[in-house]
Amino acid sequence: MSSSILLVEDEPLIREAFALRLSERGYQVTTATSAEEGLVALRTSPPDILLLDIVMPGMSGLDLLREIRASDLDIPVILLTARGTVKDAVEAMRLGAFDFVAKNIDMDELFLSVSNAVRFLALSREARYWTSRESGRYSLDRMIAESPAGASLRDQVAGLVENDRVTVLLQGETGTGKEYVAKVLHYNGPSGDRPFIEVDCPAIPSELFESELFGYEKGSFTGATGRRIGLVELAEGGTVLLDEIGDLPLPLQAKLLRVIEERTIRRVGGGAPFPVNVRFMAATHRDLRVAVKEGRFREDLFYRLNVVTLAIPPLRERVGDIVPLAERFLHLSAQTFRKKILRLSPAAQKLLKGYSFPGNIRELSNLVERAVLFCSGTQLEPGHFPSDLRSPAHEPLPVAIPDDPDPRTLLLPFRMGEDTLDGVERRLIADILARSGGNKTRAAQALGISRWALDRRLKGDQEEAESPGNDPS
Ligand SMILES: Nc1ncnc2c1ncn2[C@@H]1O[C@H](COP(=O)(O)OP(=O)(O)OP(=O)(O)O)[C@@H](O)[C@H]1O
Repeated sequence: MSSSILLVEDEPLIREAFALRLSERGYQVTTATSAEEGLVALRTSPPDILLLDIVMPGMSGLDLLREIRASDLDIPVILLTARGTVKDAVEAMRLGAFDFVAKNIDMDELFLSVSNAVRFLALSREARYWTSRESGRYSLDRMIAESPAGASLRDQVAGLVENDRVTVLLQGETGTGKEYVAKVLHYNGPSGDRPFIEVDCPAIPSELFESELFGYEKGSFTGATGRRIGLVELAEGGTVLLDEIGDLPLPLQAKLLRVIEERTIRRVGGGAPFPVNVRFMAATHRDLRVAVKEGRFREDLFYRLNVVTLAIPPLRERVGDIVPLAERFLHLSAQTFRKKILRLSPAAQKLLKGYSFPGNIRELSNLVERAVLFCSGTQLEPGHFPSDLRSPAHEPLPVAIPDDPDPRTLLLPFRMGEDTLDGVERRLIADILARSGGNKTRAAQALGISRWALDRRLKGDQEEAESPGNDPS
């Protein structure tokens, strides 16, 4: 369906010309001749986008914008001005206008701004859809925390949810639930209905980092054919999670620091800086204090992020949570795969409680999903899990060959009839990750794949299993 636009403009010639040209482009345009008339139209039938002249007799465009901001109307407003002064532009941005466009006969700038607003609307509707879907999934009551370490983490999270402006640093090994905790904090807080945007720092190429995060202006580099909104702006009112921030190169750390300190952003290629109202969270598997000492992480950024630090314990230190978590994953997977598996047998529980989980909760979730797939009865037994979990020493496989002088050589045992290709891949990845100290970038290098491909392998199986209608039968 085409987007609807309300055009509020007192000059008849401009109003009619703009309305005609926008209708020709497929927009549904209605008009109002004054801000007062516009206000009535907004209340009776709110449009997708508002085009608003600034200077009008009586109530001005900026007055109307103030009224809109004070109400619960949430629509992008593009201000039109004949003069295009910097003072008006700054005031417009301060009041939360989406854009500021000089009235011009060729209208190219206005068309570009309207199509940006349409893209922004589509993205924020998508974010709202996910927000409503996700908020139940990440409710504080559903957070599994039966072990003492888990309960202490949940208490800390519960104490923080109401304070939705404090910067939080989440530190923990891979797969411990850093992103999960960040979402619990976001969705249970006062801004839980606003967007949650995750930025996977190492996955964004350095040269694109600034434009992805802060957006860019038309013509700021080859290929920048129009203005683009960045991820930080998209999170307005909500949260930006900077994932694996410890892997960010120093020059980019400086750029982030400025935004976190000043709470303003400037799009690449110019334009006035404008305020953003977002909460920053950061996650890392690294010890940032050590990284600071080694000169790999800026001390000033560390102190900005380290307002509150949550240390997410590894699963081996939360043994009491293993079975409840496994049961949660069992029910989810059984639903997805439409199987009537009801429980974990006592022997399977014992097996899981004795395993060290180098890949933490994500590894547990993957193991249970696979077990559910292989199970044809009503309960999961030890036999549904890979054999290396059942070996007494839980030696992570593959292993280094003792006599081989080259420590890079690994041995990959494969028991026919018991192991699977998937299982070998999973163990190889878990082993290389453990050998890389949980550093996914180094692990990906050791495996000869990109960091992105490694993430896909770690997360992909899970997403595939969660997607509706994914029934292997
Ligand atoms: N307390 C919990 N209750 C239920 N599920 C959880 C909990 N903690 C984590 N999970 C699940 O475990 C999986 C891994 O968690 P998550 O992706 O948050 O880990 P991470 O530490 O951010 O990983 P990485 O370092 O690899 O980015 C996710 O599927 C998440 O939903």
